[in-house]
Amino acid sequence: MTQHVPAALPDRIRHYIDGAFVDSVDGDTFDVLDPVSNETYVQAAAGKQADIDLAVAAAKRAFDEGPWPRLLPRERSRIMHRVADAVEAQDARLAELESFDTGLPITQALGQAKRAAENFRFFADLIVAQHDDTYKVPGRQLNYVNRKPIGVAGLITPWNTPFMLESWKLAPALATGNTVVLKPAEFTPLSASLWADIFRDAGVPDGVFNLVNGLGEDAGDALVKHPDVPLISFTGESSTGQLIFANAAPFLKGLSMELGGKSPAVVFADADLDDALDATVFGVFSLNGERCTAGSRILVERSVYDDFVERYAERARNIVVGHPNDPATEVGALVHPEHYEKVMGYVEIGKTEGRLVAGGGRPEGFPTGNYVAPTVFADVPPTARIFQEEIFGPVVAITPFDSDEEALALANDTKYGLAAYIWTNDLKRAHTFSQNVQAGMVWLNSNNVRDLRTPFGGVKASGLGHEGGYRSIDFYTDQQAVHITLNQAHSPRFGTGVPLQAAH
Ligand SMILES: NC(=O)c1ccc[n+]([C@@H]2O[C@H](COP(=O)([O-])OP(=O)(O)OC[C@H]3O[C@@H](n4cnc5c(N)ncnc54)[C@H](O)[C@@H]3O)[C@@H](O)[C@H]2O)c1
Ligand SMILES: O=C/C=C/C=C(/O)C(=O)O
Repeated sequence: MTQHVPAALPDRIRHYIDGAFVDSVDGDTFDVLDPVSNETYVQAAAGKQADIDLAVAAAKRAFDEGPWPRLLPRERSRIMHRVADAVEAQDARLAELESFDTGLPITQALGQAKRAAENFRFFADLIVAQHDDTYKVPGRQLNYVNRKPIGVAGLITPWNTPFMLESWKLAPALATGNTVVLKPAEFTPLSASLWADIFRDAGVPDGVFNLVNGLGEDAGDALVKHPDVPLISFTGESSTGQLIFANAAPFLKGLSMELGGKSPAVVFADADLDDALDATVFGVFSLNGERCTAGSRILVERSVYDDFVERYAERARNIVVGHPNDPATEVGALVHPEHYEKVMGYVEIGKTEGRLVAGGGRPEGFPTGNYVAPTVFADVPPTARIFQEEIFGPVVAITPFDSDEEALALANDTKYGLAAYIWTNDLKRAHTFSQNVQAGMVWLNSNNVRDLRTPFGGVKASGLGHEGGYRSIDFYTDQQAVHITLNQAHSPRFGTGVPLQAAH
């Protein structure tokens, strides 16, 4: 298959430290592959401890001495809006680079680029609307919250929708006045460098945004263990999250973790089945199935089960697999051969655990590249690995249930708890299920539609803490309590002989 290569690929991907693109201190690089040819298309600087040290020092200087944390919120807001404008203005180019680097279908990559712009716009508006609490004790005391940026935020991001997920952290971290060191995923470093020009042109001072590329165990690890980085916001696998948690423990760092998922989509017989079908097909096959909130376990009430499975399999067989750059493509190429092997491994395991009704290997006509046919397994028992483990590809497990209780038990029967999708027209059942399902986010009769004001995060192995809206502002700021006494008459007077009355 002929490969579409975007114009103006860089000759090398570098770090961006203190306002300049630089190579690694030791000159080391790593290969970056494109997912269609699986050939190395560029070398990226492989950051290590020394590069992280330089980036953190620049970020710390910009925080301690620079204007950024001291700007008025509306001044930072104006700059953040310019960032959003710049992302929007080049969203087609961004989508092209992102699709080339990740294998995501170009139309979906474009949607993600637009989301990145929206994240900046949202936090630009939120910081000017931000107000903090005041607590009055009339005549005696006034207490207020003094919200302050924290310092250098370490941002560690995954490869599935890189630019958008970077924006998710960069926007609130910067809008609140912190400085940052971003460590993007090593599979997909291409788009992260674009932030450097975007921020500079928008008026973000040097040293506020720093980028260090490299492997997780080198650059990522050094960032997590750096004493001058009080905050780590991480999105990635649950097992990596556990390691980061342990490595950050001696420093008592602030941690926010968006981790893996195996989210259930529960379809009751009374649901609008056409809508449920649309949403559950999109829910696992969009973004190539490489989506943290994918509804990758579909639980279907027995009375509509056979019909649903048949229609679902038919839809999956009709999904257009194609070159990521083709606007008709619905599922592109998986990000990397290692990930392709992992997903194909699960497809083989699935054949021993469930009934294959669609896909099951390479799609016809794609002899090379990381292509996996949209794959559907029915009759999957909850003990199956493909029911329990995150596959992060275009593979879904469908399981029947007979009662609300059984549906709930199945929904909760994994270590994860990121999202849940529920399809029913029975209000009482919908809300009772929502109360009891172990998931950070529930969508009722709804696709995965985000409202940026709502909390985003998982329970159990799917995460720690929440970001989104004011929760992001809380994570990226310290809330200092300031107490002012207005009337000293009520203060204790030690050593004066005046008897104390129940002093604190
Ligand atoms: N909950 C969410 O919001 C969300 C969103 C997107 C992706 N994800 C999850 O991310 C995973 C896929 O991404 P991935 O494979 O890139 O995850 P990953 O955990 O392998 O890597 C994520 C990032 O962590 C870095 N890293 C790896 N080891 C590290 C270490 N020891 N110290 C510091 N950093 C380290 C990597 O270099 C990368 O930048 C899936 O599990 C998916 O569900 C979750
Ligand atoms: O894949 C990770 C994160 C996705 C966040 C979303 O809002 C989404 O599900 O698209």
